[in-house]
Amino acid sequence: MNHDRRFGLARQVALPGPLRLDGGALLSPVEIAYETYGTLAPDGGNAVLICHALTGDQHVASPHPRTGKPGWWTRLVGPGKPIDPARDFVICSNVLGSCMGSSGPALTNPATGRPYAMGFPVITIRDMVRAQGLLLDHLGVVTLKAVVGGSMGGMQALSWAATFPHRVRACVVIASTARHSAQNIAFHEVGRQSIMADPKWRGGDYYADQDPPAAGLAVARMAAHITYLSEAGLTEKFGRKLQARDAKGFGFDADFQVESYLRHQGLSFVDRFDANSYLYITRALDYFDLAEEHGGLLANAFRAGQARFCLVSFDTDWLYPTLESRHIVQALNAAGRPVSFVELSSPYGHDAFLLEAPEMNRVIHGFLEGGA
Ligand SMILES: CC(=O)SCCNC(=O)CCNC(=O)[C@H](O)C(C)(C)COP(=O)(O)OP(=O)(O)OC[C@H]1O[C@@H](n2cnc3c(N)ncnc32)[C@H](O)[C@@H]1OP(=O)(O)O
Ligand SMILES: N[C@@H](CCO)C(=O)O
Repeated sequence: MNHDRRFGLARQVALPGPLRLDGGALLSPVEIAYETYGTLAPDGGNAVLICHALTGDQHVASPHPRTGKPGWWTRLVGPGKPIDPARDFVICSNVLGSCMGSSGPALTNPATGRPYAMGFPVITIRDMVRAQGLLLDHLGVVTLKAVVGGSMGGMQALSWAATFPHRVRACVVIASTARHSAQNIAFHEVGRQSIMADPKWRGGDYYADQDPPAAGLAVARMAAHITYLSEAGLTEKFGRKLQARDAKGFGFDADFQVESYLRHQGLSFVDRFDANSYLYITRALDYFDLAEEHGGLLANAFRAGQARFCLVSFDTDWLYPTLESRHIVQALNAAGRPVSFVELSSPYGHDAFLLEAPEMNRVIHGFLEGGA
């Protein structure tokens, strides 16, 4: 696959590997679907890696091939934006374990000729980063002007700075954390159990007859989606308003707008995402604990290399609250790394990083181009 999509180039590559995963398995080949925007400068100094969140994809600034919706970060990446393909060589790849063309449970296992399904090895955030490292080798990118990500993308950015300290010059971490909390893990477990309790899950072997556990996946997304919003945002948007009716129905239809909205979020999600991928990626998130990977001290993750860091949190994000960013800032200070940090005000909760946020853009532009 190699086709132009407006100003982006969508590609898929099978790298021989093998990639040794944190869980001990060897993955070969390592398939990676990715997009690039712009051109690598002759001195290689303008490469910017964008890392996506849990259900994101490589189409950061190009339309999604299944939904036709604009790229998920066109607010930040594009002409005249803080990350601009006229200046930067932008790379975004679909993470390992996902379902948009990179190696994951839905792809064919070369050893069996059938989808990996639950035979796919459990992966970690660091495995995703190592796979991206292979992709950058393939593209001839030695060092990164910056690695940038929100949510799980921010975890990958942190893991990049820790895993490849000499390849990263700047690291932007938005609405993220250095480890998953008990509450984070708890919400993910609800989602996983919802998928696995769906009789259509069948141990993950549902690809052949194309009858996936859509109901379980939709409920998993509904529960997760609540964590991406804020109480104030939900109240402002829906309050206790009824959905297309004048009075309560005294039944279990979606009486309330918020119920209808969540059902819509669940149903539209199953059209673009694979249930097994959801299991694997939430697992990778839950295993994430950068300090644990570095002798129990987060500062140890950042002692090598020369990267500058920029951290951004949102005051209504209760999934990865500001306190988590402050922990990272303290560790960076202890490691002697330069770091800028700002908590932005937004009514939209965790997903604020995906929405129009002029202040976030100003902070990121100032950090990347001003060297501050
Ligand atoms: C890196 C990445 O993470 S990429 C993947 C991220 N993308 C997602 O997570 C997608 C789902 N998430 C969201 O929609 C997030 O809230 C955002 C931040 C991305 C978008 O937020 P907003 O633009 O405010 O959209 P909002 O949350 O209002 O949802 C709009 C949708 O809800 C629907 N909706 C709104 N009210 C109702 C209702 N009462 N009943 C049914 N549906 C409703 C709209 O019709 C719209 O549907 P559509 O998306 O199919 O067009
Ligand atoms: N809503 C985003 C952020 C989750 O962290 C996603 O689905 O990927």
